[in-house]
Amino acid sequence: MLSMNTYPYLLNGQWQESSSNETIELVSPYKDEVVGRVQAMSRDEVDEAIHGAKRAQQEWAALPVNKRAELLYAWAEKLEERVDEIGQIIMQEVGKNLNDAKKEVVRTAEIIRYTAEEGIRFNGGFMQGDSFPGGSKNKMAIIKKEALGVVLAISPFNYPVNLAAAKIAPALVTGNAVVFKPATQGAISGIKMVEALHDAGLPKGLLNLVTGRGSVIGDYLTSHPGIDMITFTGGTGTGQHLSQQASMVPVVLELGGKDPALVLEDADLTLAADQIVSGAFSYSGQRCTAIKRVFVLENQADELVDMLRERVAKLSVGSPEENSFIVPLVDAKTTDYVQGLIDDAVNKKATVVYGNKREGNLLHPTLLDHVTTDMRVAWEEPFGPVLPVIRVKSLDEMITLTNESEFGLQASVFTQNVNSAFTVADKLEVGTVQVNGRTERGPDHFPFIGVKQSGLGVQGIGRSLETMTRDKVTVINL
Ligand SMILES: NC(=O)C1=CN([C@@H]2O[C@H](COP(=O)(O)OP(=O)(O)OC[C@H]3O[C@@H](n4cnc5c(N)ncnc54)[C@H](OP(=O)(O)O)[C@@H]3O)[C@@H](O)[C@H]2O)C=CC1
Ligand SMILES: O=C(O)[C@H](O)COP(=O)(O)O
Repeated sequence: MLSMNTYPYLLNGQWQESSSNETIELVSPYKDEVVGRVQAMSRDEVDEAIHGAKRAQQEWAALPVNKRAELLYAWAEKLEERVDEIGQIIMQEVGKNLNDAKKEVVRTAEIIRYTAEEGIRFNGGFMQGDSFPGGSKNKMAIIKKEALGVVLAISPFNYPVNLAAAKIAPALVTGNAVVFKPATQGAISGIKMVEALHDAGLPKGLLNLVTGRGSVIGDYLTSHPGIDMITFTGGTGTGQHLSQQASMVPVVLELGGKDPALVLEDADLTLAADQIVSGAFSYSGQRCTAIKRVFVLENQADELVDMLRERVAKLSVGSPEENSFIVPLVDAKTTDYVQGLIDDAVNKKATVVYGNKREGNLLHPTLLDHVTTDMRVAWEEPFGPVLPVIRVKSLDEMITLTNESEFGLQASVFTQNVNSAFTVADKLEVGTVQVNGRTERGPDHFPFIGVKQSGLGVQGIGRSLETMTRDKVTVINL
């Protein structure tokens, strides 16, 4: 660490200051304090980060996979040793409550270890020619899995350690090198995570860390000819733009969502209310997988809304240092945006059942009833603690409204009838349907996928290993 909480970037094994002499100041979301500064890297430095990674990659890929896995095991151990320290940094930098911030670090170590284990067992295949008409047993294909080269990993602010490592670990174990660009608000947490990897014995250049505003260096990175694959998590607008910049390289995008909860007539309402409130309001709704709207039949709506209000009223509101459930949002711009969605709904005659109170970046949990489809909050992603309830006439209407969204990340279906669960799940245009549970990414070895404007490609430990490799086929003609 440099003086005055100014953090360096990592280039070819050395922690360095940028020759741009420019730094970016990061302000805490919940107190009027500078958390630290990160380097605004120049284009020349970005070039060197990519070239250095390219140089390191071949030697790394040539190592036995069990040796590559050793680095991941050591990294997981180093992270676990620093749970308290990194947890504190995540809390200060992105305002996640301390317990959840520490859990994020522990979960990250678990992901890294599981990825190492899967990586060791990850293999190609073998095919024999005679399965195809006219083919011969004497023609055989050996299919090996090869690394793609240099993977560009770009992560968002809300899981600054976990979502970054979920990209870096599969890339490394499969023999790729990585250029890692953390979200600027979240970069210090990312730097600390990379420090742990460096301490674990990261070979020089195998992962280079790039800091700087995405709006300044993002396009340069994503269109750089030295990048062989891009794995990105962030907003839909950024992801759409990125996919136009990148050319002829595989791109995996995990983007925004508008996950609905569909409460069917035979739902266990207590279970539904518990899961909906936890799903909608954890980390103040700053999760791509948060439940962002509820569909309920008119004849059950009063009962469900009462149950939701009772639970929302019990959520603790305040500082992440006190482990509050509802914490200040990441910045004023986001808070203004979420407040704008609430104001629009209220102006169009939605009922405020609870909340709609703001203190700086702290928005109290807000439950809106009688939300209608002409209101922005019925369709737009808030990334904040607001939950709209939309009263509908039929199950078909729930399905139609789900599918009319531009997003397709996840959906929750609450029902006690297994046949209804499967029938409805099959009709929903989303990556994952959770039956009788809140929408969420984990467990982290499950495939994680967004369709429509929610993403492209699949993550999840096993799937990421597939995505970050290509088949190399050697055919033997006996
Ligand atoms: N589906 C999923 O798995 C998840 C989706 N999200 C989505 O992410 C959003 C919130 O995260 P947030 O961090 O605000 O998202 P952003 O899209 O603002 O930023 C994500 C990352 O992209 C970078 N970036 C910005 N501009 C460019 C560019 N032109 N080229 C390349 N990279 C760029 C950012 O850098 P910088 O910070 O420097 O601007 C950051 O590292 C929400 O919409 C949420 O739904 C979040 C988590 C999970
Ligand atoms: O960034 C996000 O929002 C995460 O991918 C959600 O993860 P979670 O569902 O495990 O909170």
